[in-house]
Amino acid sequence: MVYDIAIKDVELTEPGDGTLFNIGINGSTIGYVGTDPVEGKTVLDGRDHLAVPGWVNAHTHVAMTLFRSYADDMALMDWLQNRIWPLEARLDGRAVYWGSLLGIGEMIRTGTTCFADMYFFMEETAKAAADSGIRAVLSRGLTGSSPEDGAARLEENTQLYKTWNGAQNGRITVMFGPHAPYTCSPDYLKTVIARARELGAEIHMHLAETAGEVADCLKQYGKSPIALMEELGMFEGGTLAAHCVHVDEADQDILARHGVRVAHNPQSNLKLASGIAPVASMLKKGITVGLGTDGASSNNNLDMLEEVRLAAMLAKTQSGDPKAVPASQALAMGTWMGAKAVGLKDTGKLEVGQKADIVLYNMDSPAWYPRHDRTSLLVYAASSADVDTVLVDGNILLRKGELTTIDLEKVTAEVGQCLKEMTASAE
Ligand SMILES: CSC[C@H]1O[C@@H](n2cnc3c(O)ncnc32)[C@H](O)[C@@H]1O
Ligand SMILES: [Zn+2]
Repeated sequence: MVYDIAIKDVELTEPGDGTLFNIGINGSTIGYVGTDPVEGKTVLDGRDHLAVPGWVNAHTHVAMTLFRSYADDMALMDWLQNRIWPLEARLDGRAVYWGSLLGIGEMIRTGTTCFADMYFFMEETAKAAADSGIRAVLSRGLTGSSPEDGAARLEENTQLYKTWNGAQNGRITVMFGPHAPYTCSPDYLKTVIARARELGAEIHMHLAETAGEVADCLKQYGKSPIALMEELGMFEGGTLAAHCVHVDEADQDILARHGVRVAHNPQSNLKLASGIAPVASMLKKGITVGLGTDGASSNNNLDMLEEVRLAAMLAKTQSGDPKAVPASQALAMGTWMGAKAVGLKDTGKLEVGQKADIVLYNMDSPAWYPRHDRTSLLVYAASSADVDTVLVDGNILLRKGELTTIDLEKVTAEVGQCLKEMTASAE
């Protein structure tokens, strides 16, 4: 048969011995992976390229590209309260659209095919995801000292869900996004949980990011953030918990028992000096752990290969065991486990029936030689500059390193203009 797209003579990480494979794509789905010849209306030459599932960025605030290099070398609460929140108060939809498109362009160029986001003006991020072709799991960031205080924001999240969940051939899905235990009162969280439950939606929340958050929560409620969310019933629906840096054995057991999925953000956690999440321990308990960049103002880029590499390295140093989080596990966390973490079942693997979210790495640079182990080369040696081709949902979004759906020159100009207006309105 003739596929819509055929990728010919490409290498895979499994078996990783240099065997040349052919991939056939029909519409948005992978229809064939094997060594038989395939024909396609569009043919991509895969020689000297490695095909891998696209990275899943399991936690970000994509429009925060607007604030990259704006406030560095600070701890989380100082950074948020004194630099970020005052500027975010002046955001508008236009800035979020262009900031989102800038981040999406950066993610596609570095091999990310899906991202889970929590922010303001999420209609605009949804439009940017729709326009660019990337896969997205979106939530409106929610804060509220009481149900009344946070009601309008909850309505916005509800509207976002009704308009965008399942949109664009299922490429965009929506969760509810209560920000954190220190910005949402328990009563407000109860209303958010009830609304999510009513609609069958999942929840995306920052949890146990810093030692201070845990200490304050213990002081105020007599429980850790994880135990408090369990008590509020949050974990009875699906939950994506971002960070989980300060989770003790009891917290981890709660996460495991309820099937809570974790987004580990190693670079942001290091830069904000929040700590190192006990990833090896959580994985041992059977917790699904995906990887995220967090926003570009605390990372400071959206390059998932850096997170994959860092997750492997940190786990080894933290546990004193070089076998902790081997390359294959880091690759899994960046791909199929990340997809599972953000609630997607049909992406993250190069298998028949999965969505055609595929990245081709060009292996002609010195870092790809010799080829003892292709997974090791990708995780420990490759560069994101090697990303050559990116497909999402069977559409080509990057070809020979060039974005096909985003005009970066226009995007950077628009971002500059938005920032000028934002800072002028502050004077
Ligand atoms: C209410 S929308 C999301 C909200 O989260 C802020 N944010 C960005 N990075 C972090 C982080 O690491 N921990 C907690 N909150 C973070 C972002 O600036 C928005 O205000
Ligand atoms: Zn975050």
